[in-house]
Amino acid sequence: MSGPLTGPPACPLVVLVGPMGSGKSTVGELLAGRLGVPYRDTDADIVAAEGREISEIFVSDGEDRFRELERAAVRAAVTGHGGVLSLGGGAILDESTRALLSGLPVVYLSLEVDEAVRRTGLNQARPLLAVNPRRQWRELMDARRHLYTEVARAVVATDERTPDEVADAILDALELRDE
Ligand SMILES: Nc1ncnc2c1ncn2[C@@H]1O[C@H](COP(=O)(O)OP(=O)(O)O)[C@@H](O)[C@H]1O
Ligand SMILES: O=C(O)C1=C[C@@H](OP(=O)(O)O)[C@@H](O)[C@H](O)C1
Ligand SMILES: [Mg+2]
Repeated sequence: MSGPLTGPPACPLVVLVGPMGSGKSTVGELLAGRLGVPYRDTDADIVAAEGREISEIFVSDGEDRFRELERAAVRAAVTGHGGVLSLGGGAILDESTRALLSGLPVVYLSLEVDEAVRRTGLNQARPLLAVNPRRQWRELMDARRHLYTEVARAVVATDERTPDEVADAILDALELRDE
């Protein structure tokens, strides 16, 4: 028998979900800095563990393998991280991941297609938007919108907000402000 040397397992203060380009990684890091808590991003965890970029995993091993890695990365982060956690845009496709998120302070960062394409269009880091970003982004949203909504405790629209304003809106939505 072992005593509670390290206390109960940590659980995230905020979990950010939403489509590619909604600002999960940017705002997550900013918010963690403002709250003075650790930041974690499951895409970064996968890249660090695998020693290769997300796009390389997709090309070499396929999306199914990426989703397996992502499922494990989300489970590890959700059960062992007490700060702000940003997920990859497709993490919520997995049913066990959605079950794991149930009851947690999950915020869905939303945005419309024009702004998504503006924000993601200029780089090749997202293999799922590599061919026709506008059409692919729309199709992904048609398949996923209800899942983002299902797991979220609050929705924050990001189109006309700066990252700082999005962070403010998250704190308001989750009632995490000091004052
Ligand atoms: N609120 C915002 N306003 C303008 N640009 C943003 C905003 N949030 C993020 N961005 C920019 O959009 C791009 C995608 O952001 P990122 O945080 O990687 O999104 P995600 O992790 O949701 O895919 C980055 O270039 C980032 O600087
Ligand atoms: O929506 C998706 O399926 C993906 C989103 C990406 O993360 P961001 O949402 O942080 O861009 C990354 O996990 C991968 O390219 C797949
Ligand atoms: Mg990201």
